[in-house]
Amino acid sequence: MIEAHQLTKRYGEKTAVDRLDFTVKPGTVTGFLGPNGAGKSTTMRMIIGLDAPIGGTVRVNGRRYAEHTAPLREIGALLEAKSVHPGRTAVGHLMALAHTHGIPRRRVDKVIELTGLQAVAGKRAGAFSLGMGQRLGIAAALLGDPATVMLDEPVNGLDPEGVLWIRNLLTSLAAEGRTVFVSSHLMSEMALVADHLIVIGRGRLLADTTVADLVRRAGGDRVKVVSADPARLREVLAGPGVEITGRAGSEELQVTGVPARAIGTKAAEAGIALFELTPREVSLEDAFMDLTRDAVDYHGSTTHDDTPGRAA
Ligand SMILES: Nc1ncnc2c1ncn2[C@@H]1O[C@H](COP(=O)(O)OP(=O)(O)OP(=O)(O)O)[C@@H](O)[C@H]1O
Repeated sequence: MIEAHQLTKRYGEKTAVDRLDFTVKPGTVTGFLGPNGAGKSTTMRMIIGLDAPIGGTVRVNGRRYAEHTAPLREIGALLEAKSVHPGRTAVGHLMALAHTHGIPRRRVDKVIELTGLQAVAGKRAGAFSLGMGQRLGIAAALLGDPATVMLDEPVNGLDPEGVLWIRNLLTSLAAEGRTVFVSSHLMSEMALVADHLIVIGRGRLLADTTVADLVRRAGGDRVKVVSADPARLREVLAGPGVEITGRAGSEELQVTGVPARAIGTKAAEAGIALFELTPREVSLEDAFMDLTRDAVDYHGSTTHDDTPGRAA
């Protein structure tokens, strides 16, 4: 479990993390999303005590990281800038970490096996590919058999096989009852593994929700209905949580809060002919863009706009 309360970090004038409140619960994968520079890495660094907040608190399994006597057994973390001595072998690196916590050799062998590093365990980490380096970082994170696992952009730069491996690993860690907290700036990737999402932008909390909710909020459950009798259809569909809009004189309605299938059934029961019944497709990437539009620090531009007075 990770609990942040009013967590705040400033670098000079820049507020990197701004009064963040959130809880990451055990037994699920929680995605930590935000555009570049949103404050994800800074938040993660504060969780494991690599950066000190200027305000608020963050607790791991009920205590501040520094208060744990054996932190590797509480939370295993893979942060982007994880450094491994290039001259050390994978097994040497893991053994050195294990010694600091009295972790036995058999656990080192176990995480090597879990991460599929058996064939390269005796090789120098300096010669590792990006994917092997990520696996070694994850092996280190799992070494203490921690209840909480936190990974910063774990799929960055991995090949499809590596991406699939990480997905399965995250899901199985959560299924074992662990708290799994994973950052990404790719909504589509998170949608495949995360049950819950915490979205931040410019250091602020934008959403603390499920994937399904996020899509709904972005208008993903809106259905376009074209019928012979829109006025009667409105009456038939009306109910709590249902929103219906449409221009006067038009056969077309936009319905939110009733699935397309239920609209079709109710219309048939009422004897109303439907000419069109189309659920609006919203991709998660669109939902994410909608949510973070005002919180993106670095906008790209694909077109050049010479109009005087307008910035491209
Ligand atoms: N050591 C530092 N000194 C000064 N500013 C920093 C430092 N670390 C981060 N920042 C700033 O704080 C903000 C948040 O950065 P952070 O790296 O936490 O974001 P992020 O969401 O992890 O971004 P990305 O997805 O690009 O990795 C950014 O504006 C960044 O420039």
